Amino acid sequence: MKELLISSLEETERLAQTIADLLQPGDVLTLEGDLGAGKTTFTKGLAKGLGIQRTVNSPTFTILKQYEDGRIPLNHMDVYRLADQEEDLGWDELFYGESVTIIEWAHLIEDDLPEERLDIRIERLSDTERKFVFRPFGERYEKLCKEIYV
Ligand SMILES: Nc1ncnc2c1ncn2[C@@H]1O[C@H](COP(=O)(O)OP(=O)(O)OP(=O)(O)O)[C@@H](O)[C@H]1O
Repeated sequence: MKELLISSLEETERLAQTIADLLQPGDVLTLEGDLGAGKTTFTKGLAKGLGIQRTVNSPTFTILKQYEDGRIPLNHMDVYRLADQEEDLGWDELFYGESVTIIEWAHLIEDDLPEERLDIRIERLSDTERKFVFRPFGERYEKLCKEIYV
């Protein structure tokens, strides 16, 4: 596990861009945090770091948004409503593609997540301060985690 203290919005954006530089096709990140913690802000920074020009919004009403105009395509998932679905929608195949996948509310589908992934939790400490907690699963993500800095 790794923790980073962030003191401004700009620092969150910079952190996200640093992580984007480390990503490879097929990588999976999960993102947890209360309302207003900065999940969307972080994802926008990640997208920018991947070279995505399109505007990234929260996918709450669509479950999945795909952005294909960057260095690596990005799947942005919000599984909040997917957790209620009984049938298998085949969405887990996405993880093995050529994209980076970032999943919000991932704990709701914990059993279906890939074993190897990086879990990221954002905690709001004050108006501008955040704590980022990184939990890597698997060798690839342990290595990646060590290279993350602000
Ligand atoms: N260090 C920081 N990191 C991230 N956001 C920050 C920071 N400091 C201030 N903010 C502000 O906090 C808010 C975070 O909102 P954001 O929409 O990214 O959160 P969220 O976790 O996606 O919330 P929701 O679940 O409601 O979509 C923004 O208004 C942003 O400007």
